[in-house]
Amino acid sequence: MASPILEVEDLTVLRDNDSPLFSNLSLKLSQGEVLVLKGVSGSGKSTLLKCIAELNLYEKGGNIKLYGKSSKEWDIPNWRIKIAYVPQRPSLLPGTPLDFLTTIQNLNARQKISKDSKEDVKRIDALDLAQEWGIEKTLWRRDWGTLSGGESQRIALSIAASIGGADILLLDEPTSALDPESSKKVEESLLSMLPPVQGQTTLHNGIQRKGTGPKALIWITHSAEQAERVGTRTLDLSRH
Ligand SMILES: Nc1ncnc2c1ncn2[C@@H]1O[C@H](COP(=O)(O)OP(=O)(O)OP(=O)(O)O)[C@@H](O)[C@H]1O
Repeated sequence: MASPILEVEDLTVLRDNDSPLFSNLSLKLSQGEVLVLKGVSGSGKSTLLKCIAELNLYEKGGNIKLYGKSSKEWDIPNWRIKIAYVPQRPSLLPGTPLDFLTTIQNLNARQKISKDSKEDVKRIDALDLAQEWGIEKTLWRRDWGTLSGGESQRIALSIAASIGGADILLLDEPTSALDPESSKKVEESLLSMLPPVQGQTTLHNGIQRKGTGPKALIWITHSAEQAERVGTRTLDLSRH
């Protein structure tokens, strides 16, 4: 079995009152996997994603490794290119989606990791992908704050899925603001970008994997049906 892409070992996060939000949490994520995170509201699902993305300022203990190296060894900007966090409410960002895309592309181009990487090929165009999901290109020039929840969600997802070098996407309820039809479209294209697992190009949901995007996903959802469709594995944070 191939070594995992991501390893979380004995992660403990404390709340403001020093009681643990979760403790000694360990998980591994391998190529092609979609780990669904579920759990009651407030159980720490978003916090776990933010820890993995190195966006959490909480007191914490434990180790998180990407391809066997810590974020210190990678450097935080490189880590954040390899692991992209898509927040639940991207509309809180300043400026327009186009500004944001340009900033990310510039940052990505400056990082050594993408210069050295053989995968430094722009695999997917964010504007085209969002258009497939029903987002007109003119919306990219509007302020985030003027977009609907579903529009900003699809735009943020298309940016994350198109970043050259993002191996893991951390998706925080990525379709919570979408109607069921748009939600399925987004699910299908995200899953189709993943690589095959042990030579299998079609998994339980019948979606053909093309390996054109990220290598694995962690996906928060409150929907049991969505978890069933997208997940290859589930972790319930209410139990930690
Ligand atoms: N910046 C913060 N400062 C203080 N407490 C916080 C902060 N962010 C999160 N929390 C608290 O940590 C706990 C876990 O929050 P988190 O957002 O990780 O839960 P969740 O499982 O993702 O919830 P939901 O399903 O409602 O989105 C909650 O009690 C929340 O109030």
